[in-house]
Amino acid sequence: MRTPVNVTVTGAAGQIGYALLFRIASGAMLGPDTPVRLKLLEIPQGVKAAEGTAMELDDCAFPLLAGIDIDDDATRAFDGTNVALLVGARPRGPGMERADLLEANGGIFGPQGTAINDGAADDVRVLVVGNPANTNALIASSHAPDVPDDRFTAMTRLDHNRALSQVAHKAGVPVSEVRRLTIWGNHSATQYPDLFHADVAGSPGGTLTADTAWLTDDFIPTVAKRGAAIIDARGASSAASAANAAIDHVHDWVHGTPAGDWTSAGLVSHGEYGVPEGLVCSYPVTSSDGAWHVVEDLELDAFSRERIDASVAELVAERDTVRSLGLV
Ligand SMILES: NC(=O)c1ccc[n+]([C@@H]2O[C@H](COP(=O)([O-])OP(=O)(O)OC[C@H]3O[C@@H](n4cnc5c(N)ncnc54)[C@H](O)[C@@H]3O)[C@@H](O)[C@H]2O)c1
Ligand SMILES: O=C(O)C[C@H](O)C(=O)O
Repeated sequence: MRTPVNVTVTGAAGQIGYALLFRIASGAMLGPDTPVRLKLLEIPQGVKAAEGTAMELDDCAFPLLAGIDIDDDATRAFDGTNVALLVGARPRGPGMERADLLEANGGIFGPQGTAINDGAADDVRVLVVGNPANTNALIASSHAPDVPDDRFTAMTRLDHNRALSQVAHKAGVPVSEVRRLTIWGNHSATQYPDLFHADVAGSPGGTLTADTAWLTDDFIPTVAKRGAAIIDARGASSAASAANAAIDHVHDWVHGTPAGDWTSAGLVSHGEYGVPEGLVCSYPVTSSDGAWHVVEDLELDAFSRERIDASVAELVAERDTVRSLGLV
């Protein structure tokens, strides 16, 4: 039996946690040959519910589940961790924008970044799911100076998957035939789902973009505002689809993306596509040898550039806000 991989999940007793933990333990994230030890972090009020979830995990008798630790202390929860899923945060309620959450959630991600810096394994990979995910990842990364910044990522895979489905519905093809979509920018309503470089069942995505009314009035806003639509419909933010996207993100980070395709992830910018360095921005990305790589040299027309710039401007504003609050 291989040495178990330590996977820390914060907010383990929450909605996403409940949809996520069983799939991690089943091998869906790291593969059928990789045992996992789950390290669950909750606030004190959430520990009892996390214990209940741990009882259920036990009751599944997952062959790959090597153990479960539950803690309300970040230092212990991130000690030796290889994969850290930072889910725990306050979810957005009806009528709230992510910007409202900056102050509420910013204070969580600094101390967690410090704990990762001080105690995580050398190969740690961090995925921030809790909103506002991009800026929370920026805060965590800025508190972890000893961890390479390419290990801190923010989740835009849910937006990517939403876009795949919308395009598949429009084109009447299976989602498996939609490739090379991109989510640019922030995981927020300003994000830009780009299908100009996509391949849709062998045809260029540009064929669909010719229907400009669909592109601007349907596709882009449907994807960008899907989180709010789910909240309106369910009365709670998306959970199973978010957990699924987190599984996809880490799976591809570890195992690689398929040849000829790419996905989307929020990475610390090193200036690619003119995005200011240090912002955590969603890009088209491939994964190989356990690392993300931004797909470079895509041509962007004025339509795309304007939308990317608007989302990046929001990231700049969020960064400036958390700077002014002393959170980075
Ligand atoms: N990036 C994305 O695509 C995406 C998608 C869906 C939801 N989200 C975000 O994910 C987050 C979690 O959503 P949810 O539906 O699971 O919320 P939830 O309220 O059901 O669960 C959050 C859990 O986090 C815990 N928590 C709070 N502060 C914590 C801390 N400091 N340490 C550890 N645990 C802590 C809470 O006790 C709670 O159990 C929210 O911020 C939500 O907006 C992001
Ligand atoms: O939109 C939200 O606040 C929840 C989440 O980020 C989502 O995209 O579903």
